[in-house]
Amino acid sequence: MSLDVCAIGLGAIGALYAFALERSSRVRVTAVCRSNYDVVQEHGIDFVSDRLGTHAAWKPYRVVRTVEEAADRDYVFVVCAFKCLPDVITTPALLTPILARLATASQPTAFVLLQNGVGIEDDLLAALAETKPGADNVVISGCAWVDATAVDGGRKVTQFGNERLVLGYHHPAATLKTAASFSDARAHEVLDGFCGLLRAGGANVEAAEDVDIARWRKVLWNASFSTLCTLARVPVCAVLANDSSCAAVASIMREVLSVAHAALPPTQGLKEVLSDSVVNNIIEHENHESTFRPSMLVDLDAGRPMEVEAIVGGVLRRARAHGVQTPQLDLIYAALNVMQRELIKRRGSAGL
Ligand SMILES: CC(C)(CO)C(=O)C(=O)O
Repeated sequence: MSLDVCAIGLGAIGALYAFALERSSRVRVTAVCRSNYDVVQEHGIDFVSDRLGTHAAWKPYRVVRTVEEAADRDYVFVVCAFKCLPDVITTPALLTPILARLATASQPTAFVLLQNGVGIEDDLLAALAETKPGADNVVISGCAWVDATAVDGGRKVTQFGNERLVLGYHHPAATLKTAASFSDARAHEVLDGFCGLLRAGGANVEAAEDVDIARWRKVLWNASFSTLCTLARVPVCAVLANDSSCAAVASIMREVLSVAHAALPPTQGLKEVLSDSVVNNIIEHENHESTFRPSMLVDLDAGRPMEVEAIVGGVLRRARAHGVQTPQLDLIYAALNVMQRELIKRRGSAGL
């Protein structure tokens, strides 16, 4: 029997991994397509992917417009591939109809957050603790290292070069009602199950021992490259082509590193993954010819709200909590926030 998986958000990342899940032949995907329902329902999605190959007009098992419509059944996994925009709608608010089912569900549901930023799991873990304390509803999150873009009005997803998805599970904070009954063994099992499905579908998946370290490693990139590319409205190669912007990227990354070291437990993993040399390594290994436009810039170009809160706001909240000064990130946040307010205002009732 096929496992029911709900994928919310069929942009480039959501489509790529929902497609991989169905290719495992063990899953049927209900896709919630809030802004691209017509395209997906009528045409399907074409893929031109270095990892998953070329495929025409893929349609998931079921396409719906809203989370309400999707919430007519229980799911083993709910993949949240929508943008993390707590300044527009929080994840628990968006998931309300699905969360409402959990109290009476016959099996636990695992939530998989495929989104940028740090601390994006906090509000969902808190909501789950109130929804059904003691239940095994695991929260997994993933860092997608993949140059994937939706083009032709969402009809086609292109993915070039490497594709790597680092996944791990989150512990509920000690103050939450779910903390006492949390089982690492069960969370591991759920994580392995999800990784296995994606691998069977051809994706390149890695299970992280400590997903928080993986998330901070990724936010180093997003808080520096994504933000500067967005503010300057240029692709990655343009930021790397200029000494002053290269120096700014490095200096912003160092600021993020100082927050990470204040916020995370001082484990060996932290010292290795987020060492002093990571900044130079990232800049040296970046493709200096890359015409890639980070998703934050793609959102700005399309007039959509950006993941400013998840990426920069997430780092700043941890910085404030641990008394770390972040003058560069404060400035970046202020500038992006002005743009974000305009985007949200203009978007208005046009829907997100
Ligand atoms: C790292 C990257 C570029 C995609 O892998 C990204 O996170 C983004 O564009 O937002």
